[in-house]
Amino acid sequence: MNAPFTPAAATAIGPLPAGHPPVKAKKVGVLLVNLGTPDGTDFWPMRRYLREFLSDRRVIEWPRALWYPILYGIVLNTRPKKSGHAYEQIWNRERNESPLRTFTRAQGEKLAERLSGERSVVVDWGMRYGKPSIAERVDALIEKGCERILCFPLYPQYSAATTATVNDKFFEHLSTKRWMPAARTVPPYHDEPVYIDALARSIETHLAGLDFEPERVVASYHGIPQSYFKAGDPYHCHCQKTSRLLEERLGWAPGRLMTTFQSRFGPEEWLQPYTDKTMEALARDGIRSVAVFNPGFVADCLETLEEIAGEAGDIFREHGGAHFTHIPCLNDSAEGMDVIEHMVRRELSGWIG
Ligand SMILES: C=CC1=C(C)c2cc3[nH]c(cc4nc(cc5[nH]c(cc1n2)c(C)c5CCC(=O)O)C(CCC(=O)O)=C4C)c(C)c3C=C
Ligand SMILES: [Fe+2]
Ligand SMILES: [Fe+2]
Repeated sequence: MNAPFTPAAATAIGPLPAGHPPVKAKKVGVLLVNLGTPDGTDFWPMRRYLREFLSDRRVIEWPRALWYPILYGIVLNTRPKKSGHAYEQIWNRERNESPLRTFTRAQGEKLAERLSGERSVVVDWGMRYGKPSIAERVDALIEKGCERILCFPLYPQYSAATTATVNDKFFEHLSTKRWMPAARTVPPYHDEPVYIDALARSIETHLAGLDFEPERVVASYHGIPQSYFKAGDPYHCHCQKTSRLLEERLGWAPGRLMTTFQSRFGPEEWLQPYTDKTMEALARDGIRSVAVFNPGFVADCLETLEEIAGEAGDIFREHGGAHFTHIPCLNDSAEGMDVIEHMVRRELSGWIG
């Protein structure tokens, strides 16, 4: 076999013998990974996405013999239509994709710009469920010559249902490689000063632009079943710590900042207090104005735009509340990118510079 080889590689390792496989320039890959998203809002794309997501044992821990009949008999027949309708409310029609994909792409592009001085670094982005898949993007990084890859699950607070399943998929794909790149993962960063500060600045800026002062500000995190917490998942503690540090950083009187959990799924008890019930209770207790933000989401998505900016606001107003505002996620803002860049540079230590 007459294999091609690049002059750069030849200079680095000397001329390659005939038949030697191609040698690429040594690169370092950074892969940003978020949860995932359907390719469209119709029944079949929604079903494909939900099937992949809800078949993950890290997400639904019930025994398969119990869960699969429910998943295939009920959930995958009913939920695609309902969720598709919800996605339609927030769909990015210009790009024909969900906001989560739009924001994750923007984060990848902006991180690449910020790291452009590091000539060996290649940035890419992918999704745990749906496209672009982790496997496809890891292959693309390897193809570009990455012998080292840093995988960044985009979740500030660790949960087995999010961080661990991204890492599982990353290592599962690496395990298929003869020449496996060196691998690192970014740890949770729920208490990193750069993250707390970015949240605080985005809240302060948003509140300064309002014509009312919210009596309560609610940090609404995605929930997990209570049973996962009891089995040792640190997610709840990570969320509580983020809120505590944020309250300290903002210097607010105790009680103004509240912590709640949203997006319940299925019949089990989930982490409490629930966001929707809290909206009802606050309005009923005579609270007239509320701001809600989502510190656990690195990018706005169905769960923040439809469930919180949309539904939670409706619930608050229907029960007597007057003013409701949703504070956007950090997304690809300068503050948000400061957090991502800080974590990536720190975890690349020894690999760059
Ligand atoms: C048991 C089910 C679920 C667990 C556990 C769970 C944990 C969890 N999820 C996120 C972040 C996101 N979830 C999103 C959507 C979503 N989540 C579930 C179920 C569980 N999540 C479902 C069924 C869905 C799909 C939408 C629907 O049908 O309602 C999203 C949004 C994706 C998008 O495209 O916009 C995110 C993000 C976290 C952080 C988490 C645990 C910590
Ligand atoms: Fe979820
Ligand atoms: Fe806790």
